[in-house]
Amino acid sequence: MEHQFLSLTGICLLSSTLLGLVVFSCRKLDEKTNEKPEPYHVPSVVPYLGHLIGIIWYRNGYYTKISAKYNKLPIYTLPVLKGQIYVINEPDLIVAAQRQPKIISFWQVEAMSITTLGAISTSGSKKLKNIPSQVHHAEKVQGQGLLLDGLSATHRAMAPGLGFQEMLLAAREPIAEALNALAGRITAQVHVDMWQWVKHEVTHATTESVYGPMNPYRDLAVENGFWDFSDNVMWLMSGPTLSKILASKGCEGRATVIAAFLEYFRKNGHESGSALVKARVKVMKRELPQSDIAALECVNGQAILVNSVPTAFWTLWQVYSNDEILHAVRGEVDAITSFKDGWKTISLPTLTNLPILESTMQETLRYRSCGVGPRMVLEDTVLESKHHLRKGSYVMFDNRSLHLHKPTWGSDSEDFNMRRFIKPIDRRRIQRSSAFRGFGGGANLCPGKDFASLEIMAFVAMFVARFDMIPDKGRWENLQQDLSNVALAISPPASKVFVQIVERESLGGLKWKFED
Ligand code: HEM
Repeated sequence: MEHQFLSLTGICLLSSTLLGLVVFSCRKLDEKTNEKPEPYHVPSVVPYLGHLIGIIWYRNGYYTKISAKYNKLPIYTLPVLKGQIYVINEPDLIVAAQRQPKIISFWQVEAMSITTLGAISTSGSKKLKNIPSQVHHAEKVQGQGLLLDGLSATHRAMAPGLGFQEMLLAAREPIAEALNALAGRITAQVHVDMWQWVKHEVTHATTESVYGPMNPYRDLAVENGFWDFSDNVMWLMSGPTLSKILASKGCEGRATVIAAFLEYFRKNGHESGSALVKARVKVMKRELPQSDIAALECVNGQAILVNSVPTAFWTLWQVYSNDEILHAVRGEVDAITSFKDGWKTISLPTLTNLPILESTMQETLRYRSCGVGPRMVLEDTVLESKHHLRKGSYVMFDNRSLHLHKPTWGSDSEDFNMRRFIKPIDRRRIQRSSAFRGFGGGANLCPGKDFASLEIMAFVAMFVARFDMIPDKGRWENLQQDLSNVALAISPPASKVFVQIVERESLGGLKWKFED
């Protein structure tokens, strides 16, 4: 489906390093066909395997580690097995690479990942992997094979407009309901595992908005099945046989989600769902059996959920762990909250006019992103007339290094600055737009970025307006991220945070809602 699927960002790391590099043999540097040298080869103590071991050990953190060591190089090569990975950590070179989406291809990586992850039928996989060489931009071009047509439908459905607005309105009800229910429970002094709680509420709100009144995720077994699947994507990439051994829980979770979606489609549940699900199904139905469409919908959760949940979690965490940010965001939200007919209401359309809230969410993505943007090189090519990239290799955009890039972000790039993204725009702004990788960029810019941003802002805004949150340990301790799942653009916390949630004084007993 449109594969949406792509937060695949890192899923690809496994497919690329463990599978692709074995399959694509590396040719000797051909001086006749290209005089330009390959980017600098970073040596490793153990030839062929050293970098691979580093990637498996440190996951995406390995690229950041090497980039920090070779920070004068805009691009470098990690020789791995019989191939190579080129790592780009300079914004201008990212722009150059993004100008060639059909040669330095994310789509190819997406096709490989989604078909393996969804265990799509052989004939379905063949259709999804058939990407014509004459493609341009998924957002604009039609009739380019199943994968690209699906993506194109996704981009159109998620563009600001009626479908987008309906999704947003569908998401706000569950958010307000969840927080009203939370307020009701607070008298019982409930302690919450913050990650689990945010995960459940954001999963519920997002899937309600995408799938409508027959949302399969209303069944907790489906929600849990999806997260079992998602937590195991690295091992599920090992293929149908090995994954049964290495990721049995992930396989079971996937089977539960697929069964629920088969039922959903059998009952035409998508017809009362969002423009997004309708558009995807319309394209996929042309060429795929229902079983593949249901499997792809499971994989689509990788796009719609796995980054929205940690972004919401970390935005809340950043706000509450710093009194100054909490005070500033709360002041903005209080200003758009009114009291009408016995309800406290927050105006949804004005959320985008809250500069500190919006900037804090973007800064959270900058500060906490740890994914890589993987690309496959489909033809020999030269970047910026300088760097020879060989066919069959992989390119990784090292998002974390780009987000710490001092020439772009300034000397405080390692600090969290809630005002960093506030307009008026400063001189570095244009450069920043390519250095900010929170939602990817170029032809593969995330189509869900506006929806996800507004959904998360709505969630954070209402929470901040209503509640105080106190960690069980009495203070907010520095929290590391769990980098084990390379498929994520932004990783979850590495340890649990239990919090006590208390309704703000003088607000007790009031019901809240969003207003259009
Ligand atoms: C905060 C939440 C989200 C984050 C951080 C996020 C992040 C990203 C990133 C980084 C990429 C680009 C990968 C690359 O260039 O290497 C991407 C692509 C994509 N995202 Fe999102 N995403 C989020 C929410 C969503 C949602 C709600 C959807 C639902 C439609 C979605 C659908 C997609 C799709 C389909 C692509 C592939 C685009 C293409 O190849 O044309 N994402 N996302």
